[in-house]
Amino acid sequence: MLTTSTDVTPVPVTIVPDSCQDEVQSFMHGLERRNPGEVEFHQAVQEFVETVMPFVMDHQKYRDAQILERMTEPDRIVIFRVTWQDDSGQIRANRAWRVQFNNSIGPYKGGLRFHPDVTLSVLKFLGFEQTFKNSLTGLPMGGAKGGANFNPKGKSDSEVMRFCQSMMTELQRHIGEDTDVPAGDIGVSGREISYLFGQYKRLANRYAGILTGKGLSFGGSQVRTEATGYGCVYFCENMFRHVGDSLAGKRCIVSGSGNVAIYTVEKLNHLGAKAVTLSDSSGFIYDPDGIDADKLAWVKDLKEVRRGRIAEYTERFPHASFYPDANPWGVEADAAFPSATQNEISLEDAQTLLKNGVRAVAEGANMPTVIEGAHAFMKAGILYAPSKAANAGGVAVSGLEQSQNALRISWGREEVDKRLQDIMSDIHDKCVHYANDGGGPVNYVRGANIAGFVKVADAMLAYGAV
Ligand SMILES: NC(=O)C1=CN([C@@H]2O[C@H](COP(=O)(O)OP(=O)(O)OC[C@H]3O[C@@H](n4cnc5c(N)ncnc54)[C@H](OP(=O)(O)O)[C@@H]3O)[C@@H](O)[C@H]2O)C=CC1
Ligand SMILES: O=C(O)CCC(=O)C(=O)O
Repeated sequence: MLTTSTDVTPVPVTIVPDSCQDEVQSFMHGLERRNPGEVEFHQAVQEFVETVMPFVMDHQKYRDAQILERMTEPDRIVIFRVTWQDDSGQIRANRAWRVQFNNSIGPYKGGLRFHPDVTLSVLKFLGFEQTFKNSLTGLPMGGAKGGANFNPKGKSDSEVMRFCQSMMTELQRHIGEDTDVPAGDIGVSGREISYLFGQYKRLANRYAGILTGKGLSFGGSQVRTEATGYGCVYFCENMFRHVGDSLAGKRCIVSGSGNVAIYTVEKLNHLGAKAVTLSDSSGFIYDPDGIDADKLAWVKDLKEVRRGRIAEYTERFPHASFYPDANPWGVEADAAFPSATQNEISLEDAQTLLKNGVRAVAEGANMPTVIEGAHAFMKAGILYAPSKAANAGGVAVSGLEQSQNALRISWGREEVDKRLQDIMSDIHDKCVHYANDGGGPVNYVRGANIAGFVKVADAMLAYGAV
């Protein structure tokens, strides 16, 4: 069941054509010099520039406008201290950021992450990717990301509330329904959004859609909780359909056990696939019988209510196994859904997945695959959906939440789910449109990057030198 082979023969697929190698290299040298030590940001830009540079080279208008140099510089970054008091009365201080990356096609939009590993580099990579992801949705949303190096794990509800209230006391100056609309991400779910929204309302004396992912009783949208996971599975189903197949009957491995992972498994079950793994930062569980709806209901309670560890799954379902300090990529599967965090698939993991015959990888997490791993997937010609396309369903439904707030109406569950399906299928088609330079398997990385780029670039060109 578990294998770790690395013996994979790549097929000859060009990632960067010879004619653009020098431009990519010199662009990356400049970016690394201007942003020293920001390795995650470098990685996100490199993955983008490798596929977009040939397109830019072919279009003089983008070259003349220095478009890539401008797009890789955030509009602004706000850095601030968040001081709060823990339950023992001790004063604690954290650092928080909001990276407002690009608002060419709409107000800034993107999540907030609370995790001890949050750095400026991580938030810049996320804000950069968000700009093109939001463009792909077809909705009027610019790109941003924010967060704090605060660890919500092990904190009481009161501590999390005090942290959120203190964070919003500063953040409220920088956001607004036509300016910047944050949402959740790792460590920020319904509980945190509620505390943040309550504090905004109190400070500003306004009831406005300045956050998405709100509770259904105070302006939230149906299906926002499920949207990223559902959207990722819809995108994967679109890729299978494009080659005359479907997810039905496929064996799937999923990492993470948070918001994205849980609703990925739920939608896989709806479509007749079988998810056999989940994980957290302590290790992964393997359930050969599949994580069906009843087991998933237990996982939701474990993670969303009791805030427990995934290892507890094997106490409740003893036929499953727990593998400590390991990830699920050695489990044989037809499709993989990385849904935890960045760089969770190493080159060796990618090679193991390929060796085991994986046919599709759909990235629920942001940038979960190291760049060499992404190259291996592209060269193997599998159905490989990069995060900015595959996980765009979350922000898409956030965009729909903004529309409902602006109109002061709320759509029913079926209506929102139908719109989500249409948006994911539209993103799929845009990727296919821009993907290929002459036959072969669809290169979804190239397709997503160029399709996301064109809309933002054309808006920037229209504004002139701003
Ligand atoms: N929520 C959303 O709508 C969207 C989320 N995403 C992306 O999806 C991914 C997951 O987000 P989400 O589900 O919301 O977050 P959650 O906080 O709900 O869950 C995160 C999960 O990933 C695990 N995890 C986090 N960091 C690590 C790590 N360093 N190593 C191993 N496991 C880790 C967590 O385990 P543990 O509890 O042990 O830390 C947890 O199981 C992120 O990359 C996020 O940016 C993308 C688009 C939208
Ligand atoms: O819903 C949103 O605004 C943001 C979602 C997000 O953070 C992401 O797409 O990575």
